[in-house]
Amino acid sequence: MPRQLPEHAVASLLRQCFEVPICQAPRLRQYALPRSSTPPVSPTAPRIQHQQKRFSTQNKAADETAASPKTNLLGLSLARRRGESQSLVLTSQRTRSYSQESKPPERRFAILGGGITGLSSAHFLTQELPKAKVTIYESGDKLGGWLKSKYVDVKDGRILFEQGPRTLRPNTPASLVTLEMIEKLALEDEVLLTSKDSDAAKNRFLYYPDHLVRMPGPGQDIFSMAWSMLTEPVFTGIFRVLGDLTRERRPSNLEDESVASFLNRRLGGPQIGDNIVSAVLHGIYAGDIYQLSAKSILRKLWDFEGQYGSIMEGTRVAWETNMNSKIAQKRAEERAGSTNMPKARSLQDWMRGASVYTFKEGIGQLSSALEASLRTNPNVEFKTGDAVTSIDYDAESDSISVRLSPILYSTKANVIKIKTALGQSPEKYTQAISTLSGKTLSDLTPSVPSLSSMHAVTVMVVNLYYSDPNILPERGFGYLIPRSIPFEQNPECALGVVFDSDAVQGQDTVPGTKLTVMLGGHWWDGFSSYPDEEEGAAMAKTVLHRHLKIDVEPDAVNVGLQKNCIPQYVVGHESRMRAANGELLSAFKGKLKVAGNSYTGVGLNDCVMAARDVVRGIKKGGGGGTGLESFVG
Ligand SMILES: C=Cc1c2[nH]c(c1C)Cc1[nH]c(c(CCC(=O)O)c1C)Cc1[nH]c(c(C)c1CCC(=O)O)Cc1[nH]c(c(C)c1C=C)C2
Repeated sequence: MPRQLPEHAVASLLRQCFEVPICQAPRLRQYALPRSSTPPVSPTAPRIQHQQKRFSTQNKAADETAASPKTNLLGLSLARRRGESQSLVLTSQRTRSYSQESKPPERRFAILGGGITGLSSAHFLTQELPKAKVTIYESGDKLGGWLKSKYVDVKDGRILFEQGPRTLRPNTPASLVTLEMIEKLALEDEVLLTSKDSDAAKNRFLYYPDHLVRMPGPGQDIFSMAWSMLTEPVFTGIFRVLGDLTRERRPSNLEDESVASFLNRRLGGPQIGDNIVSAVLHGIYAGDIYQLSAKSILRKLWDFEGQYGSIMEGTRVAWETNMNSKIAQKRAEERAGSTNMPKARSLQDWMRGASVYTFKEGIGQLSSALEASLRTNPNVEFKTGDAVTSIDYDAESDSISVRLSPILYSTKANVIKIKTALGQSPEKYTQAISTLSGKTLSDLTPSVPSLSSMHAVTVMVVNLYYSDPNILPERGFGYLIPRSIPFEQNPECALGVVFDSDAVQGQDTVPGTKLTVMLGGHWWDGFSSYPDEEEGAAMAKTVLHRHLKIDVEPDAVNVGLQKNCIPQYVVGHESRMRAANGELLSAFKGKLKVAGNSYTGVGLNDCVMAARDVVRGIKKGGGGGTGLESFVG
């Protein structure tokens, strides 16, 4: 079972005082899932595209900035000024030996994990440091990680199923980095857009307590919105939100609290959290609002309360000061580096009318294109089917630079030792980027204990295809299921259902209805076994029968158990990341860096941006970055 999270005493008291919803939580714990061992994850075969029109290593970036003889001379003069006589001698020796060989030692980078963050890291490394040698370690046989697109043959054609993320948002600052990568990979012509005017963009539903309720959004008229708010039980407590303006600000010593606790305090009761926010966060984290961190996940609202005393006042001030305006957007884009990405920006302009996008052959086309492009680069090596078993810092190899000033931390000494299950002896690298989950990394080295408490949820993803295109009672993105749904409406622990045939069009060769039922998530925390594929399919069909009255048999079903697929940013995430940053610096001197969905955001765009940022840090040199430096200060 996940550990009990600390919650502020006042918040916890408040929660106990409020009426507990008819929540399925306690009963679901007793709902005995059938015996069965963990089924194997469905094999998916990412299709490698050989279409890198413009993959080029002719990069403007100079590889040798940080560790060139010039830099060493700079180090020498700095060391001299600081009176580091011993370092001075060593530095000058090193400088001499470089120039004698007239070929500086190569920089070797290890990337742990061949998912989207690992492949993106390799992509940015080869772009920014074209001479560097890059080795990608992946324990499985396939690359692409959670991006799992799979074609299935059906009568008269074939359809595409997604087992992981399926779409990307084009209109956030972070999305520019992905767009730039798409442009570099020459994937623009493969992009499929979902229009902002589509049913999928306009119609999003919650299921509560026993029917679909459309969420307020663009395109909905004000009267039907008001009527829905007055009559639908899911909106109970919505008007208490106004009290936010007069409620007390949190105590100044409250460092973090759960999303549920925060919303309880601010919104005058648990209903909005339990009925609405829990559903939304099921759709992103498959997580529990009583554990997820308000500070990490509702950062803007958390800061509004901290700065202005209430969410509403913060929103008003933000509005007035144009924080939400184009100026803020521009600043955020500049932070994301968009000023250097005119092509990405023009791609983004082209996508302005789109709510989300994907690729003609599914989201996996992105990782396949990355892989194909990297495979053409002689400086990139893939080590698949061999698990990394330990990561160490080789203090001896780095003794020179350790004794020198920090500016020399980015020398080319190979100080990161990586052992694998099949490797005879450890391989040594100048630096390493771990894109493994925080928990997995902490199992490979005792030096980052703060990551060992990280936890991720397991989701069973059931794709179903029906040849009849008209079996849905509503058209739209799909629906999410809140934690407060009565137990008898959801004994299967469904988190939500995506109407794939509405959400993305243009991937299948035959018409029909394509759905994905997501089961489990935090409801299955602590389970030692999960339903097998047959049981998962049966559970999904029961959910669809109960909720959507679908009683025909699907023409194709695909079930996959995505074990530990979404890391949970639970209460204290920020301080945990800060501690991990310190541990990485002290144990690995900044030469082991981290990126991926365990740290700075669980979305695809977040992961690509994290990869880009880590590589930028490496290129900049100085050795201080760990990938977690944004949590400091
Ligand atoms: C395996 C199931 C996943 C669930 N959430 C995620 C995965 C991979 C991750 C995720 N989902 C969304 C976001 C936000 C993205 C953003 O803001 O840019 C993230 C990080 C939103 C989302 N949720 C669903 C869809 C189709 C999307 C759009 C993005 C995408 O394609 O992943 C549906 C959905 N996801 C989950 C559930 C339970 C669910 C239910 C309808 C869990």
